[in-house]
Amino acid sequence: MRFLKGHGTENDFVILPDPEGEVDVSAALVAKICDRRAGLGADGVLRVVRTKQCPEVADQASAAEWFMDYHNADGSMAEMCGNGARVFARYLIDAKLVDPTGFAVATRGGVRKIHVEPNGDITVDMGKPVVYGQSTATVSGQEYTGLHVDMGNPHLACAIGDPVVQLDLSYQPGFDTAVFPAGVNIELFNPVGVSRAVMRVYERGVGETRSCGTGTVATAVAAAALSGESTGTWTVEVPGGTVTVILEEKTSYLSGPAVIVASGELMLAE
Ligand SMILES: N[C@@H](CCC[C@H](N)C(=O)O)C(=O)O
Repeated sequence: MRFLKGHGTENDFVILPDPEGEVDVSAALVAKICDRRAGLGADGVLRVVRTKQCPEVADQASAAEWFMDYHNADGSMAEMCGNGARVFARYLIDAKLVDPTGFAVATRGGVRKIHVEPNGDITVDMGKPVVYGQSTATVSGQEYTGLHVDMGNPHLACAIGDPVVQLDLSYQPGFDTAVFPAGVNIELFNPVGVSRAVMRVYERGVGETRSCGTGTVATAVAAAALSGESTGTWTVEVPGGTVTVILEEKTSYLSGPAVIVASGELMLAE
């Protein structure tokens, strides 16, 4: 099976081209591929498949030819992945499978429009964040309050007083399973002024990652809410780099670098 490897601000993915939907991407296979010692190593798998081949998203086929079939490193599936969408778009452009001047990708969270910036960065229209109430996360016995934001997938973005660099995110933070029955991605951030935040994340189905696109948008929403705002442009610094988030009345945008770093033949089998 052919594969490619890419990342967006060091949120890294194995890409599996499967245009006609012939590959059974089981949870066990995904976990093996993502294993950083016995496999290729990645935060997730992006299967590239024609939307019309997948009944679960076939209603998006007229708007987006390609479906980003996203899987977390533990084999679970998620509705949306912001950095994954940017890397997926980079693959489609490099492989000449889309018109780079304007295209969209299908995801479990709905159609996402893609725009290529003059400097090569890739911007995804992430849709309108849905903001719920507050909830709490517990890290090393310390409870932090955050905002429940739905980006297609669930997030809890917590502004914290401690420097994020000091946090121990080697364990799953505690969260309210009544609020998040399907799990949650937990962002911990320090606001810096009125348009910048420094963020770390513990992703559902993965663990700590060096970036999370949907998480940076959730963080911008929570950071803006601290000063009573719901729109604006935010720079979000993550361990793997920097992205830009634009919050508008009707939608949000995530922008940053996305690169393909390798390709080859996968010899793993389930
Ligand atoms: N890294 C992603 C989010 C991937 C999905 C997440 N782990 C979940 O289970 O919801 C991003 O860049 O948004």
